[in-house]
Amino acid sequence: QGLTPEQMKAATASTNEQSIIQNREATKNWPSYGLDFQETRHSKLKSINAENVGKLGLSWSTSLESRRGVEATPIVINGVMYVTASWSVVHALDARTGKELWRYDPQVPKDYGYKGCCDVVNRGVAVHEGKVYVGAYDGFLHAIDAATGKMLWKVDTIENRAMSYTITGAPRVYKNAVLIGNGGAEFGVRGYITAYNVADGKQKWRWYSVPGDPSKPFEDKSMEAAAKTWDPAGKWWLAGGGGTMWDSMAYDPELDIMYVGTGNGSPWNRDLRSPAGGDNLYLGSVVALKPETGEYVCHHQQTPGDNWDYTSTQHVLLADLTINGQPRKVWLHAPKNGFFYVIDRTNCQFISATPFVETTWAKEYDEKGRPIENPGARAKDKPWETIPSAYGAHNWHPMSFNPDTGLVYLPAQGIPLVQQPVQQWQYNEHRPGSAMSNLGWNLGFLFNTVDPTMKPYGHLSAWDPVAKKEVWRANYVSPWNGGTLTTAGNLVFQGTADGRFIAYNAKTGEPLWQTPVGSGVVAAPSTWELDGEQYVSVAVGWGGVYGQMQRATETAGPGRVYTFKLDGKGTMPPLVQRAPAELVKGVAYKPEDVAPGLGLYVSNCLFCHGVPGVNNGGNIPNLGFTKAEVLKNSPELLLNGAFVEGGMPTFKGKLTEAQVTQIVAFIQGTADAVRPK
Ligand SMILES: O=C(O)c1cc(C(=O)O)c2c(n1)C(=O)C(=O)c1cc(C(=O)O)[nH]c1-2
Ligand SMILES: [Ca+2]
Repeated sequence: QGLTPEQMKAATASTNEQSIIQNREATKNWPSYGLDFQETRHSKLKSINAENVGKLGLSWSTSLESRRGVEATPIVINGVMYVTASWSVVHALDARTGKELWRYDPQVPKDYGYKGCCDVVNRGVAVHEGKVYVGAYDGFLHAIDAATGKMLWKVDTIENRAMSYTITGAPRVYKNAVLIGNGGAEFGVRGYITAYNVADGKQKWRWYSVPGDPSKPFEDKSMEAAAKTWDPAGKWWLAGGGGTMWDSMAYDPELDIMYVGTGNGSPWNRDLRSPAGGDNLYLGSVVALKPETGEYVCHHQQTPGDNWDYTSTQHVLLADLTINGQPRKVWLHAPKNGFFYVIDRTNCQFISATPFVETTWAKEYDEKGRPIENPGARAKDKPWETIPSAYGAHNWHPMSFNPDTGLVYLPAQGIPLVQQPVQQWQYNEHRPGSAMSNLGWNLGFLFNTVDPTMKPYGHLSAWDPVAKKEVWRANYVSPWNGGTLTTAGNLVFQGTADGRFIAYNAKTGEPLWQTPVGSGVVAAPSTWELDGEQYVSVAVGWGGVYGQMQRATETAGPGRVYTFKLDGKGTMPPLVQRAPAELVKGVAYKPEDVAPGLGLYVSNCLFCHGVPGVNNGGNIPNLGFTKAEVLKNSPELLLNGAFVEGGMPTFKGKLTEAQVTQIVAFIQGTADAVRPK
């Protein structure tokens, strides 16, 4: 029958800063996104270990009834699990059985879907003294009663609703405040992170990552300092500047400093954003703040003058290492730009930056911690293959650090992309050919105007941050593999793009156990103990920015949580095979519509639906494989908002019927062109 509300109340009533610190000793619960404030994702549990992991079996699985990306790490506290699915829906489950205890849907309007860049995802909740906090995709932070699933309060985190801001990240609770940042730097916004009082949602502080309206006073000294690194003409304000803090945070309770990774510039193209150049602080940085006040402490900027969507929002992990014989308190970081950083977290001083994959924008850092850029990397008027690309050599998929092996387990990848700067750009202008510009994207680049040479790849890298080298690697068939978990049982767990959940020997990389899970995995697992028994849980559901348009499985299960234990005898749910894909055929079109249709396809459809007939469709269908009926009726369907429930906007007022007809011509024309003869 599952836990009663009283039992649930008891389970989470005492979860707070103190209990999260104490949990670190034995890590029986998984009370916070990255397990602990240090975000190590290293569990001390070891009843499941490299000797016996082969006996892992299903304890239970529960459908999340979700069709888009699932990026959440399951939080588990005293037998209650809180996990989120797409559209920011929160599920409370009985961790013993998987039975759903309550479900909370923040009712994100479905036509808000296109206001974010990268799928309607959510990375999970924070729990504090009987409350569950979720940042909903439409920018509201909700506090929910942990026992009943009833909303207690919600606050709007968006300071200007004319802008496309979202939330995808998991909140954290430091110093009795819920912290959350927003996404939106593809759309022309100014990044900020806000702290809200745990009890009533009252705003405690807000820290901006880039300077604001040049006609107004600076909010604080850090903004005054940052403004000196932007074009003095103040043009950045046209498109907000960017720097959104949409994912990582970490906290050192002893130093009483928190760390947050900042995002890319807005627009991406620095020549348009800050024509006079400059480092554009605090884009592409990790910033240290005082959690009580939001006061800036120090920062390290990884990508000065970002020009490639090189966000530094990726996982910030705190570790204590011995480097050159000295004990050092550091943060470890592997952002999109392909370098692995070890930085002194007491003062933000640079220790090392080492490429963990091929990087062509810069090959090394100088002693002060500044990249030595390849002179060609800021192509001014020609196509440039960005390696790593905007998809990141490592994206938000969490890594983990095992102090026993000294290794960081890092999902690394390469996804090909060529960028070409545009000479003409105006804020929020619909310019056919300019990616997603009719839906509010402001990038200042064209893509793949010539074919990239790189082939996509993905692997799990076991990285030694002290020796600055990879110790072992597991190769995958696809990029975009899941986050990792490591344990004192000498194990690493990871789900994969091709729909498997795998356990490796943490020291050697030998695969020890695996199971198919019915969908590509992007989220990271968690592990926990209940009544003396260890469990491993993973939330599955293919998606995210790459997973919207591409996939590496032919199964398409719904979002689902799996929980495993030794000798688990549960029956795995049946794999759901996808219907075979067939290129669309027989829709009449005028050949002269194909070329204008291409421009409109790029400015309206590309980053969700991919290239027709070339990409295979992820959790959003590829239109080269759609049904002829749908394509034929597109002018009517699109303008009437027929797909709004699926997260697509209505194109009424955005496109004319004649323009939709041109897009259809491009789709059918491309399908015909790529059809094997
Ligand atoms: O600039 C931003 O504000 C922003 C936000 C997000 C997001 O909130 O998910 C992503 C990105 N950028 C981004 O660049 C990116 O590669 C990305 C991948 C994903 C994902 O969930 O798969 N989100 C985001
Ligand atoms: Ca971005």
